[in-house]
Amino acid sequence: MTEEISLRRVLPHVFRGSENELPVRDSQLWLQENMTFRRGTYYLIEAESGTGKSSLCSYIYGSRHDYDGKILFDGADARSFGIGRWCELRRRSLAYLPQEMGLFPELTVMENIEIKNRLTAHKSGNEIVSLLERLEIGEKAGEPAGRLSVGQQQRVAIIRALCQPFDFLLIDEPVSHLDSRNNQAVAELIDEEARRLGAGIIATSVGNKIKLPDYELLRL
Ligand SMILES: Nc1ncnc2c1ncn2[C@@H]1O[C@H](COP(=O)(O)OP(=O)(O)OP(=O)(O)O)[C@@H](O)[C@H]1O
Repeated sequence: MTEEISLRRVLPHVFRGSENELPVRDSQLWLQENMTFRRGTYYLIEAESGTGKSSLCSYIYGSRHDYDGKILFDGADARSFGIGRWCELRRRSLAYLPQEMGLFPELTVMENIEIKNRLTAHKSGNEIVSLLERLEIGEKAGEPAGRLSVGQQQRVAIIRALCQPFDFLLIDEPVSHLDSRNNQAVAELIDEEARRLGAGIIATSVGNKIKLPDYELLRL
């Protein structure tokens, strides 16, 4: 179980030499001595385009390492983790919805979700159907994901991200293409799942903010 993820003077390589300039200068995350995300707390990272929110998500998920400083999982330096530790973290502790979603366009909505859920056996088929219905995409279950609107694809990707246990849910602009009602429905769903697991949420936004009930707002 992961209780805390801490950033110690983290700075993307691309921002080296910009310590006294925007966006680094006013950031509440970059170059902070100790910024800690705690399990059970929700964080909304507000950022302008190009300030590095997708980079931050990739660093925490361990898919990129082009940063200075340290990222610690319960005090352990993420740079020391081998592939086995990352796999374990991603299987049990970290759920991630990247901005580009990563759906397979030629597979159906249900196949896209099952491809993940078969590995985790986290939800039953009936539970997946009821999640699709809850997010008003139940009738799309048999359609290729590539034929859905971007907002519909976001809802599929959110359900897929929830098909695993997690201590932290990392979601990069999860509602950028959703209207207010769907934003609310998605927020209620992930709040319910995170609360049940006692998990934290780290969400980013350049505009449309996910309507979580209670969160710490951070400026990147
Ligand atoms: N894979 C990568 N390797 C190295 N640098 C990258 C990579 N992806 C993005 N960058 C650089 O990092 C900086 C921040 O990009 P990033 O995609 O993290 O920003 P963002 O805040 O998510 O932007 P947006 O809201 O437009 O998606 C940019 O200058 C970009 O060129």
